[in-house]
Amino acid sequence: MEASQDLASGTWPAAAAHDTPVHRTPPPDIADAPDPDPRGGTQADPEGGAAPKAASPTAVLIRRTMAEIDPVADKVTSYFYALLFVRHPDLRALFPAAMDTQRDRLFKALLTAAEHVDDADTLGDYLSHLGRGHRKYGTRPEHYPAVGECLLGALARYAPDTWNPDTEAAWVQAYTAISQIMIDAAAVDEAVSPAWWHAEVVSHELRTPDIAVVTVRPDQPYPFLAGQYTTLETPWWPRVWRHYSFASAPRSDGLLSFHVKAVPAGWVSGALVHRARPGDVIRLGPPAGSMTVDHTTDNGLLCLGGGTGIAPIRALVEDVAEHGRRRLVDVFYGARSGSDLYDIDPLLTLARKHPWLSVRPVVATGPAGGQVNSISGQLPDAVRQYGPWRAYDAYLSGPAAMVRSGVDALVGAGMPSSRIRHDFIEELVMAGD
Ligand SMILES: NC(=O)C1=CN([C@@H]2O[C@H](COP(=O)(O)OP(=O)(O)OC[C@H]3O[C@@H](n4cnc5c(N)ncnc54)[C@H](O)[C@@H]3O)[C@@H](O)[C@H]2O)C=CC1
Repeated sequence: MEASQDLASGTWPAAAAHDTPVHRTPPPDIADAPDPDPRGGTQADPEGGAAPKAASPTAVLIRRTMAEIDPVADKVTSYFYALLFVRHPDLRALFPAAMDTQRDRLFKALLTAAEHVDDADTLGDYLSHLGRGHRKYGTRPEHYPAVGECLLGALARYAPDTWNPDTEAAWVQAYTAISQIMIDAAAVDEAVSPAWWHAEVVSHELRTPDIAVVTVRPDQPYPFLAGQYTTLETPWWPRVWRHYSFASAPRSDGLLSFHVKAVPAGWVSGALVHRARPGDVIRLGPPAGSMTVDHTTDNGLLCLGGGTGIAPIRALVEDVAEHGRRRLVDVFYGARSGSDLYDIDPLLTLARKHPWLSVRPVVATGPAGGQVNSISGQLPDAVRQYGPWRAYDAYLSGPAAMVRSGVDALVGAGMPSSRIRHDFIEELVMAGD
């Protein structure tokens, strides 16, 4: 079991703090799983309020433990990993050398899953995805009992007031169910898909001093959809996986491209931008995400891409072009300055070729570098000035704060939240480092 970006999806409750219900593409590891948290649900209750289902006795006991450990969450996490690595030193090798901010993700995810023990359907989707995603870390069925034992050990120590045989039984029941779903899903997936792909860097193009377009060739076919993303591990930071969106629709030559910005103290992004060269081999996890084009409708696509968030937007535009349907696509490409519009030329070339496509650079400060059609200011404000967007679906990609304010602007402008798509906010906060 890995302190993984997969179980990182234990950010459920935090993500739910975004109180505008939208079509949120979950992070890799909960892709396609509905939001289990009633506070953040994507499904509005049309009747305006069926009574909530009473929690099961197991769930009640679990929530009591959770309430007790909440004020000492950091200590519980540290103790859990200390127990795990002392009792099962062989598992240490499945985790990154430096656990950094990923450290508490596994633990959080387990707690979050347990908290939703009553919501079998949602939990099933979520955990199946986690189980599949864990294959790339080398997780084996025999690792699960070790993790469960340390989970209970940490809880027993830090929740002394609520810990008793009934509480322990509740946690055992929840953890057994959780781990079984993950193990089963991994086993089913093993028959049909690799745990990871090796991919050789075939080109590395520095577009600005800190942004590179990295193109790789997977060692075997890599099926994915435009708008999706993957997890990626470099040879320089073993077992440290980061999320990157595919920057093009699937190509006939099978190559995959990523736009990478080296962020301060970003291990993986720094290595990909400043160190990676053709011939280097990285690893890719499976594709994930549902920020994909719905080809069953003729709705236009309103696309907001900020910074390297333009990458999946490029992929969506290519996807629409390949499908040959004349749907309107309006791209607003946000950057802090004109010189940050590193991908504007290919987009403008596409716009010249396709009359259904409009591309507008939106530059926050300074001149737009001679770009025609450019707008000054922030993306959300720019989008408010145009429209109406009644016959459009919206796709947002970029910094978490931009996605948040973009969603607010669109909802404020009357776009139904069910037609707004973006990746998972909490994951965006973590992404790209
Ligand atoms: N699927 C996705 O959603 C993807 C997200 N990303 C994320 O996008 C980000 C890109 O970073 P950079 O290139 O450094 O972008 P950046 O920081 O240069 O900003 C890009 C655009 O977002 C706008 N922006 C930033 N903060 C804003 C706010 N609070 N409100 C409104 N607009 C705001 C900027 O004005 C600019 O137009 C990274 O965090 C990366 O993880 C990248 C690729 C895909």
